[in-house]
This record gives sequence, C-alpha cells and structure tokens, in this order.
Amino acid sequence: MQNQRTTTEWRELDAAHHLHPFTDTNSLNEQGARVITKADGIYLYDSEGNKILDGMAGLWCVNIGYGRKDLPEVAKRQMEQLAYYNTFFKTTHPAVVELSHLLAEVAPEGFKHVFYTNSGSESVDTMIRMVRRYWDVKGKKDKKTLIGRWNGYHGSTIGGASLGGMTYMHEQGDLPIPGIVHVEQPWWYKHGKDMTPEEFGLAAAKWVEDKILEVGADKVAAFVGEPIQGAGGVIVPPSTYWPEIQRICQKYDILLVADEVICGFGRTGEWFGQQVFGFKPDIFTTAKGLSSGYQPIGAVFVNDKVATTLAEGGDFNHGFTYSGHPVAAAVAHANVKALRDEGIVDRVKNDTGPYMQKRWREVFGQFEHVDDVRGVGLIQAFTLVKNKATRELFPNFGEIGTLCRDIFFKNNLIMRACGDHIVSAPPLVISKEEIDQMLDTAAKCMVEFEKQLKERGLA
Ligand SMILES: Cc1ncc(COP(=O)(O)O)c(CNc2cccc(C(=O)O)c2)c1O
Repeated sequence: MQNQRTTTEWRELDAAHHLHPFTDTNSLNEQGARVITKADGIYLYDSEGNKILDGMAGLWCVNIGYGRKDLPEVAKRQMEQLAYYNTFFKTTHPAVVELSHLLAEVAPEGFKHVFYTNSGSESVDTMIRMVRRYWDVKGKKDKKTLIGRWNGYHGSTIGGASLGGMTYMHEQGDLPIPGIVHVEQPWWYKHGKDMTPEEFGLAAAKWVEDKILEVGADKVAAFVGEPIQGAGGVIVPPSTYWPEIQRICQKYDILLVADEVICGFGRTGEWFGQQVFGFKPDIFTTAKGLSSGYQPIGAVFVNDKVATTLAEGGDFNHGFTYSGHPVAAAVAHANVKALRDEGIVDRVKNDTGPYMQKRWREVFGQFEHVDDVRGVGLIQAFTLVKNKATRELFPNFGEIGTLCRDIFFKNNLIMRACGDHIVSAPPLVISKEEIDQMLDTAAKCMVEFEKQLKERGLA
C-alpha cells in the first residue's frame, strides 16, 4: 500500500527525486505537482480530495475507463503463474499467444501478425526498422526515406521524434535523423484558403506526391501518418485525403503506414482509424488503448505482404526484453476482449460517439472565438480563433490555448490544449449523462474564458 503522506510531503519528495516528461522542472517545482491518488470510471481523485472529470482518458489511453476490477485480477493471476519470460530464442508463452490470436480477430482484414513493444514510441521505431528491412529484403536498398507530417506526433524516441513533425522536439537532440522528411499537415482551416475541404484534401495529398518526386520514388520507403493527428491538435483530414494518399503510395510502390496509437481500439467508433477514412495501410502501430494504460504495451500490425517479406529475410534482428511481456499481454487481452464483448466499441460507434459529436458542436459552436468544431467517435476538438469570419488565428499560437485549458483545470475538468486547439478524448465508457455533465461544465468555462479575453484586451 502507498505510504500515507500529506500533499506537501508527496510534492517535496517528488521535487527532490522525480524528473517528469515534457516538463520545465524548475517551473513545476515552484508550484508543486498535482498528486493523483485514485481513479474510477471517468473520474480522477487527487490528494486534496478533488474529484476531476478526465476528458483526456489519461493521455488518450484509458479507453476502458478507470477502476476495473477484472484487469488487476488478471494481472495477479498471470504474475503468480508466469511473471516474466522472454519471447526470444524460439520461446513463447500462453498469454502472448492468446493476445496475438485475439488481435488478429479484431484487426482489419489482412492483418494476422503483430510484433510487441512497450510503448507507442517503440512501436514507431520498430516500424521504421521493419520498413527499411522490408526494402532490403526486396533488393531495393536505396528505398530508406520515410515521409511524415509537420506537427505530427510519433513519440519521443530518436526515431519517433524524428518522424514526428514537432520542431521544438527536433531542436533537442539534433533531430531528425537522416532519411526522414516531412510535408505540411492536412489542416484545412489554416491551409485550405478558398478551397473546399474536399478540394484541399486532394491538394494536401499532392504535397506527398511532390515530396516523393523531390526525393525520388526509388529512395522513398514509406509514408507515415496518424489517421487523425492527435497531439498535433486533432486535425481531422478531409474525406478525400487518405484515399488519395493510398493511390499515390500504390502508384510509386511506397509502403503506407498508419500510426494508430491514439486512433486505435475504438477511439473513433471503429476499431481503427483507418476504417473511418477508408484506407488500408501495410503496417500500423498501436499502444495506449491496447491495454487502456493498465500495463505498458505496444503492438505493430503488419499485413501479409510485409509479414511474408520479413520472414523471407530470415532473422529480423530487432526486439525488446519485454516484447510480449506475459502480464502486459494478459491484461491487454482482457482489455481488448472487454472492449469487444461488452460492446464498448459498438456503443461509441452507434450511441455515445454520435451523441458527443452532436452535443460538442451544439455547445462550442455558440462561442465567438471558437471555430472548426470537429471530431469523430470520442475524439473531438475546436480551435480558438481571433476572427471566425476571416479564419484569423490568435498571434503566438498556444498562449490562448493555455489560458483556456487552465480555466477547465480550475473547474476540475481535464481537457488538453494543443496550441490553440482544445481537444478531448474521454474514456470510451463515458455515458450520455456524463457527456452532458462534462459539456455543461465546459460551457461555463467558456463563458469565463470569453470574459477573460475581453478583460485582457485579447479580443
Ligand atoms: C500517434 C502517436 N504515436 C506514438 C506515440 C508515442 O507513444 P508513447 O508515449 O507510448 O511512446 C503517441 C503518444 N502520444 C502522446 C504521448 C504523451 C503525451 C501526449 C499529449 O498529447 O500530450 C500524446 C502518439 O499519440
């Protein structure tokens, strides 16, 4: 059991010993970390007894909701039975076999093989190595360049951070690594000018074709994208974008990779985001909803073409100590089985997802400085704008977003500011009544936000 300490004691020990991810340590330690002590359903509880509605499912990952009683039981039994063994040296174990079998059942048609990792970043780095190995085995050793998108997010390892298009990450670590290039993101609101979204989707896809021709198709290995860019601000591409990307990749014999770390396992109402947008990648990366965050685990799904080619190449010299970890695999199996057998994914598609999308547009569409209200399933966003009529954004993109997010936090509602995009991705078990509660609180926060904008002379 956790030691019982006061919030002050937790904070002091945390400040003395714990380096947080993506954090300005000195700034954090001036104010002290928020100490989350327990969680249930869609709610978090902190050490001060506050009840907080988690509109972000942790970090887009707690699809099944907090406080499940079955998953800890599964972990306990597995830990007692076989806490760990590796899957190197021609060994396997029942937990990873059962998970692999289940994943082949829920995956889109043509995906029967998975490779296991411990995170989304490791899934992305695994994919990079698979893609380059694929073309080596094919005898096309110059096809090594991967194309990503600016403001895309693919993790924080050297490969993932390079493939991602977050320039503030590239500056730390001299990234990107060689052989990774980027094209602009399919953000119609900013880049669409006078085009309709459908026209813009084709234009944005053409940026990929232009990049392929610039690099040389004989040197391009793959195009990689999130079906919906998550940490980049829930950029939902026009319907024409992904089918056109698929056509271009086929035309130039380039592998198509979907990064489904956020969009996977029911987030969009489909099992995977690729199914919303009607494209079939060759490889897709997952993590987050695979275990709903109850255990660290990721998985890379490869289609039959890629699986066969990798196998033809003999030893694939890549993997991790914990690839297919028994406890993580057992918990992921129970999680995915529950998402399917309890009808949670189906409910997102047919009930709570459409309800959220309707209410989200009703609530936020009414505010003067909110535009591009968007989303699908249970991933949604809007953009804070200076002038709707001209689609003018605020200067210093991100400052206004932080102001807005902090008002939500003060009201015990977690939403995420990605620049001046406000985004939300609650646990998939959120009920319609809880959606109403969440949006009622959010609406009050937005009234306060617009009041503060005026008081500060920002609008
Ligand atoms: C699409 C995508 N791909 C890869 C990763 C990396 O996963 P790991 O973190 O498990 O290595 C992600 C992760 N996405 C992520 C992770 C942490 C914070 C935030 C945020 O929005 O603030 C988003 C992601 O969203």
